Amino acid sequence: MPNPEIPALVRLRGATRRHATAAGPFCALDQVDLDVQAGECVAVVGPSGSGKTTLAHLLTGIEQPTQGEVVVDGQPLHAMSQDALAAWRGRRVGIVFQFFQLLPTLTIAENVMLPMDFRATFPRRERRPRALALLERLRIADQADKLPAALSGGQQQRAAIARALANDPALIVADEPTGNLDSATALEVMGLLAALAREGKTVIVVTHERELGRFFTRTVTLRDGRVRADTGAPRARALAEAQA
Ligand SMILES: Nc1ncnc2c1ncn2[C@@H]1O[C@H](COP(=O)(O)OP(=O)(O)OP(=O)(O)O)[C@@H](O)[C@H]1O
Repeated sequence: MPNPEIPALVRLRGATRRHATAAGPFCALDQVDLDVQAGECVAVVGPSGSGKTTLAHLLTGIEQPTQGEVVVDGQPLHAMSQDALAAWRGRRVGIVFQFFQLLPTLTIAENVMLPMDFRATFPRRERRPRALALLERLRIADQADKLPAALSGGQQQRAAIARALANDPALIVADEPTGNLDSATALEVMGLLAALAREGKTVIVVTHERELGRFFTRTVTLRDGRVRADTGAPRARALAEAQA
């Protein structure tokens, strides 16, 4: 049952992202309303160019809307300065990319410690034990002292998920996290992300891969920058009305 006591972790209202192009203004995301609760595991799907990455960028503060509101974990991302956004992003959201984006000259454990080092979120002596615990959680603690190039793609993506968890964010946003993995490894990695949602993280995944459907509690379909379908919409609407 919806619990009106719990405010949505993610709340978009009329979120719009326009770009100036040679052919005139182009709307990558158009008047999107969306509420996502803690613990949801949401797939964002839609054809190429429908606005999925733009939505992921708005949720992580990589881009700001040109109009409308994006509130995540109580923070109005649409109204924050670039510095404030960068600081917030480093602490409160974990981002997972298609191509892992681990730093090649740092070991796996050092990569996972990096967000803690940047934001000084944990005392220095706690950072390596915390990184090792996260790698253990992702079942790759034995790879901690290797460089990323020595790991398989699936292992690198698990390390990237451990890095995303480093500062214990409420929200994990992943843009095609399995797009560079074989299908067995993709299922494994998606299973790990879904398990994080069951433990209370909010997980939002941009994906093309239909075979991952069973991992999600909700699917939001974009087309031409608009939400065309949302399997969680009735519940989200009831919650929003209860909160109004
Ligand atoms: N900086 C920009 N300037 C102009 N147009 C842009 C810009 N960024 C994105 N777009 C356009 O906005 C639309 C949505 O892009 P977006 O990357 O969000 O789509 P997507 O659904 O993630 O696509 P894909 O599945 O191919 O990655 C596309 O038509 C894209 O070309």
